Amino acid sequence: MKFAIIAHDQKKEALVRFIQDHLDEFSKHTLYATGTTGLRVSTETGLTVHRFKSGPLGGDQEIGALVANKEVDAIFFFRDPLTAQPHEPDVSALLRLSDVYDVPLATNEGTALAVITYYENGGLS
Ligand SMILES: O=C(CO)COP(=O)(O)O
Repeated sequence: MKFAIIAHDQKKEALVRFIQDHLDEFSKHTLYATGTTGLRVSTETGLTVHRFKSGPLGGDQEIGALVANKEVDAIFFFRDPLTAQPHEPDVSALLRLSDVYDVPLATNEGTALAVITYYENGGLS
């Protein structure tokens, strides 16, 4: 499967910890990330991560293009609901495309746990 992983700055620590807690599962999948998130995750987990531009510089849109081309199976996007983002329109566009293409999208750790548990239990198989 192909997973997109993204975190706003205040949530990067939580995403890295989450991936470390589920390292076996994440290591089975192809990972795409926005720039800074991808750098942190690859450095701190040792996983291979395909990195795009940083979110504010177009990374969310690049991941959106993957979604539109049906190249993403699930998105883990740890959003910061308490900080205004200069690229909020890009974030909204990515969320919209996940709805257009029915791609599971976890925007917080609780939902992320539900989604990764699904894959850990074999997904649809
Ligand atoms: O801003 C982001 C998502 O909207 C994340 O981008 P970075 O991973 O480059 O910090």
